[in-house]
Amino acid sequence: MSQDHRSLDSIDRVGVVGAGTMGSGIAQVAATHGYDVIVRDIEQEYVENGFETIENSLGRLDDRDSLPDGEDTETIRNRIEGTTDLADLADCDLVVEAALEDLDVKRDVFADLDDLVDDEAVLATNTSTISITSIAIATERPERVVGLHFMNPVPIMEGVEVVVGEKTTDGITALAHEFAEALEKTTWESDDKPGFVTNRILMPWLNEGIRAYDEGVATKEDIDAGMELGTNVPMGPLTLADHIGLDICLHASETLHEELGDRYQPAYLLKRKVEAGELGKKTGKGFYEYE
Ligand SMILES: NC(=O)c1ccc[n+]([C@@H]2O[C@H](COP(=O)([O-])OP(=O)(O)OC[C@H]3O[C@@H](n4cnc5c(N)ncnc54)[C@H](O)[C@@H]3O)[C@@H](O)[C@H]2O)c1
Repeated sequence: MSQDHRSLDSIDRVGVVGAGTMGSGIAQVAATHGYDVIVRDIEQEYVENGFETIENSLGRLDDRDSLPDGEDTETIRNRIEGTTDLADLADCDLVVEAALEDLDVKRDVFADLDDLVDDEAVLATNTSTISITSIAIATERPERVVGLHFMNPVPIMEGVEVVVGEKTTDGITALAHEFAEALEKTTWESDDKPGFVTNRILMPWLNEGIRAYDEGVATKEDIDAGMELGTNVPMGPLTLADHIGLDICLHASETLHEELGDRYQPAYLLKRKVEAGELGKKTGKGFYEYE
């Protein structure tokens, strides 16, 4: 076994940084598969919101008999601790960072984690669009930093994109796949290029759907129907953008635009909607209205 390869068996305790949409989902799925998990957010209120999300999600899965055999909501919930102190993650074997999509925030988190955790520990980021290498250079172990890009909602979506930074070793990449598979996810791998596989292709598709609507090609319902019925995707671009959050779509598009040029320019209407505070499902209004 190469020196960089910490085996899956040596991962018992998983740290998650950020208890928002993604962090709470990652914590839940890791705990569901037997890991001891500690989740850190910056305010106790955010930690508590994360637990509320986890409890609601576990309750829904239990109602549908979708928890693994022999597991119950309370046992899973009790595997997860919350904290506002990053130092409490010191004894984690693997940490997944799911804080804000901001390079400076992520670099600070990684530099702090690098000081705290064991030299052998693996540091993963759930970033959607930021370079793994740019984050990894904030540490003295860039070879042990990898992208573990879970999809939203984490407990439901099967896929995880493993993103390989410039310095990530083969052993750590293999371990990232194994860890995701231990959570019953299916992985694919991307090089550390802007947007990886998913957002590189998804963001222009969403923006084109928004532009087609803005230019009067069809009604929003017909644009969605055309893509759903015509190409067999489960959600058309306007519905999906509302689900993701229009602010998140805009932020991702702007990052890709900066890195990849004009073909990634965000749609005007996407910018206007975000300025107007119509961010999609989470605010009750985006392209569609929600109860
Ligand atoms: N939402 C999605 O659809 C989605 C999908 C894939 C990947 N991602 C990525 O996952 C990451 C998190 O996204 P999200 O949607 O969960 O965001 P979110 O806003 O729901 O949650 C982020 C959380 O991080 C916390 N936070 C901020 N700074 C922190 C710090 N220094 N330490 C600990 N916590 C901190 C915030 O308080 C917040 O609770 C981002 O990098 C995002 O690009 C999001």
